[in-house]
Amino acid sequence: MSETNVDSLVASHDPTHPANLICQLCRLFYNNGWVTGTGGGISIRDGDLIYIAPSGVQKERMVADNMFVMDLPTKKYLRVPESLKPSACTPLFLAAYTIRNAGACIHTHSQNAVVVSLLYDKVFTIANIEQIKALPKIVEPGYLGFFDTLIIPIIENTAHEEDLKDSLEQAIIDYPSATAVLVRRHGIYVWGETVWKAKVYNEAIDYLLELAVKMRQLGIPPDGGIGSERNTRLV
Ligand SMILES: CSC[C@@H](O)[C@@H](O)C(=O)COP(=O)(O)O
Ligand SMILES: [Zn+2]
Repeated sequence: MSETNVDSLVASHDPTHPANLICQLCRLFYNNGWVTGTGGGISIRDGDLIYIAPSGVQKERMVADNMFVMDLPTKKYLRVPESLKPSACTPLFLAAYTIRNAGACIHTHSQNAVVVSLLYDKVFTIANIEQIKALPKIVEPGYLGFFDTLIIPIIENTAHEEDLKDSLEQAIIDYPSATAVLVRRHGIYVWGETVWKAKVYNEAIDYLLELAVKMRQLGIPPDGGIGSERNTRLV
């Protein structure tokens, strides 16, 4: 592919083109405090093509021309922007693509994720909250119900992002119903069948993580079941 054709992989006026969408969603995530200070990011898959942001840049200031493009079957880069390195999260994004056939994978440094990772040991669980219904069952078609329990595994952080690969892959395999993995003292990886599903799952999970922290502060166990709040009621 010539240089011009390579650039055509990311040059589009379509706001839903993956290269444009990564920039747009990162600005949205930045405003939620999820990808500030260069941390976090998102990768999107379009068929066999994977769009990856550069490493160590302000994620809210990226433009489509900054995007790397990889061919998923061969893992070869088709487009490498000058003077940039691909995100250190790339091996983690690839785990979601190859093991779960994800359409997009989001990584945030959400403080809700970090606090929850300090409060729970191996898994985060929450039940009987309406927002759980936004999350998929994965192991069977459909979404979790109000009476179901959401389970998100927690893995230990490593000195370098790429070294999380093995434990993240193991967690994905060990928890087939999970659509996210928390990384202790670091953040969270969330993936979905499409970019829009990944976005919704990330939003719903972050809401539930924040809620769980508040419930714990009030002495209400987030997975304690309906009625476990009775002891803390004022009247
Ligand atoms: C604040 S540095 C954060 C990085 O080490 C890493 O955790 C991260 O989430 C982003 O990595 P990047 O390579 O910039 O895409
Ligand atoms: Zn990170």
